[in-house]
Amino acid sequence: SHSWGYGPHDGPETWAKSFPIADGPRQSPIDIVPTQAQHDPALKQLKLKYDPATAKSILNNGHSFQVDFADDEDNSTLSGGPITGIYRLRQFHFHWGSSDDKGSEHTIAGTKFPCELHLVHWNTKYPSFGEAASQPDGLAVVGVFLKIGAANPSLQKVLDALDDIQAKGQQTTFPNFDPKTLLPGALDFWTYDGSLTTPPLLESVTWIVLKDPISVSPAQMAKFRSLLFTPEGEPPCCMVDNYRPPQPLKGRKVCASFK
Ligand SMILES: CN[C@H]1CN(c2cccc(OC)c2)S(=O)(=O)c2sc(S(N)(=O)=O)cc21
Ligand SMILES: [Zn+2]
Repeated sequence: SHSWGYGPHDGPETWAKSFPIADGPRQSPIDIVPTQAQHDPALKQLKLKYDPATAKSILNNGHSFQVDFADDEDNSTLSGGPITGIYRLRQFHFHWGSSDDKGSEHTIAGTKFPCELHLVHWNTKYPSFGEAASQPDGLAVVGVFLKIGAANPSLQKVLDALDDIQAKGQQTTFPNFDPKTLLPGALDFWTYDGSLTTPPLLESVTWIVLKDPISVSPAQMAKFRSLLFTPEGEPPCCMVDNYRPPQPLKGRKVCASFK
């Protein structure tokens, strides 16, 4: 079965065995080099319209934790930016390190952040998320870097739920949360064509990586690191370093929405 992880025996260097697309032409994440990004004046402003009532539950899936949203209507959507049409918010999740010097998946000119937030959206031109996930323009993920600083009150609401989902497979309700409160003030972004950063590594993602980070405190980072990769009843293994390193650009262009 497709049991993959982030350890020495099942981590990113082993994924190509079960998922050969791992060596494909549009893999994610990448190192973003701002001086090599091209400003594209044709890029529209990002439009994120989120309804807090669509927040449903929070789940430890054994790779990260995710907040799942009701996506049966166009209540929480992404449009504008590099994409055409309307994409629905499906879930958001994070990737983080065992220490503050690493943890993000995208890097900026080699700089790693302690954590990275991914807001996953799917193209409503397709009948379902699963169908969209297999199309080159099926998914759009907004990436937000977290930088050590002041405690983040909005993030704290998410972290306060982690006590109930310590182990793999555990989930609990998570109603009335507005993911917009997790975004920085400015929505300047880089964008490029990429993939899921975890198996099945599908090359169906338009990546929209925000330039400005949001803050996270050291105590809040410790909360992320209190989660477990392992299910209840197994020897506990702390959920840390659940990030894939940057992948080859293979000739892709990275565009910037800003000068
Ligand atoms: C386990 N993580 C992935 C789960 N998903 C997925 C997608 C398509 C098919 C599928 O078959 C199982 C699962 S997902 O769309 O929620 C995403 S988004 C994402 S990231 N880090 O690139 O933003 C990783 C995953
Ligand atoms: Zn992710």
